[in-house]
Amino acid sequence: MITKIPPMPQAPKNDACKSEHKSLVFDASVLRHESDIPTQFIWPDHEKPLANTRALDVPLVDLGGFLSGDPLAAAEASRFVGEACEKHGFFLVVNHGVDSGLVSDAHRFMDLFFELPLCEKQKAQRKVGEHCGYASSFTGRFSSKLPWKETLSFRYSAEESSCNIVDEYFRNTMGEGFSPLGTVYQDYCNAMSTLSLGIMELLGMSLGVGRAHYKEFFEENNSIMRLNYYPPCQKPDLTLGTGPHCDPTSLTILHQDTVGGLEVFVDNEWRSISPNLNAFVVNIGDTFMALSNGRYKSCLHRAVVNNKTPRKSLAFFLCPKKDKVVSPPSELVDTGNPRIYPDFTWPTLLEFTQKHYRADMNTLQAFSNWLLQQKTSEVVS
Ligand SMILES: C=C1C[C@]23C[C@H]1CC[C@H]2[C@]1(C)CCC[C@@](C)(C(=O)O)[C@H]1[C@@H]3C(=O)O
Ligand SMILES: O=C(O)CCC(=O)C(=O)O
Ligand SMILES: [Fe+2]
Repeated sequence: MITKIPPMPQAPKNDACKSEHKSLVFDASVLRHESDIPTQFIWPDHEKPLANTRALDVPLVDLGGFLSGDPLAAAEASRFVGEACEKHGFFLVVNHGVDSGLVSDAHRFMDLFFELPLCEKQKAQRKVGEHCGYASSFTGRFSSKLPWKETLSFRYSAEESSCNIVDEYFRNTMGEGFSPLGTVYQDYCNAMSTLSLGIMELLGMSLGVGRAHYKEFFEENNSIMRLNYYPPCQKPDLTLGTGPHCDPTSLTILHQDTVGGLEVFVDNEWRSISPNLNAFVVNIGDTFMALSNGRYKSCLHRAVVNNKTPRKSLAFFLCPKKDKVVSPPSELVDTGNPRIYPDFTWPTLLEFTQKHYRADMNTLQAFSNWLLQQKTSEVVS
């Protein structure tokens, strides 16, 4: 694997940086019936899913009043968001203004895409070191603890000059016949970007830095949309759909179907997030943790699978424009609260997760250490 960044002074703690692995092809239509699970998909005992995980009572933040311009409702919503982010970094939003028909179309087209024959899906095959495209369990990328899932990830840009980027992705990658999917996911991502900017206003208010600060920072976001498809697994107690991690991105807006499987790690215990089709699950990512100087925590979470039915989730990962420097506002840095993370840009962290380090619960610390070592080795060389 060719890396543009000089080799890391020390080998990363996980298997992401090894050259891409030549290994089995994960065909969900076959493996979903397999009771003899390949060892690459079996997780260590301390990470295996647990039976009857308790549901977490997650605050439901009603955005209706805020979105209609009611200042009192805005203040109340920002308080709820702030409390959730101080506690575990997860909250649910309802009356969010996203059309329910658009959400159900987005789910319906996920079924259409992931039920295609593997050779069709592979027209969008993710390339080595790239974050976009179709990937199945990341065979070829990791050598162990493979996730029991297929994903399709693509770029979204809120910049005026890229207003058809999603539309064009589907047509150029899958052919003109897929333009209905391009239209739906373009509209879906536009709605996610608008919702994200509203949530950024609430986060700015709750941190006392003003409703405009983070909203303006993400105005022209260059984000990632990911479709997660979790086939049934005959041994769901041995595997994980998505392993334990914090999202390296800034904010995640996730819509899960009615199957259930999202779990968050709160008060030293895995807790399930019950499905709610009228709600989006929102969580802080590593990049926003850095933007808040550690005031709000990026939350550890994972996804479990089941032996009966496929599970789907739509994950919109808000990311700043490539030249934006990730640095907390001065209001959040003082003698009592010194800087925790170095300045960085999102493309550098993204490349770190795609070429050097498999995102887990320590990504931002590993990245910070690596950045500081890079700077040291540049000074020395
Ligand atoms: C920037 C990203 C990397 C991942 C997709 C987005 C945000 C979440 C990251 C991920 C889901 C965290 C768990 C590990 C991972 C490899 C996965 O299971 O998909 C991560 C994604 C990725 O690197 O492709
Ligand atoms: O599918 C889910 O519920 C969670 C997926 C997730 O955490 C991710 O894609 O980052
Ligand atoms: Fe995640």
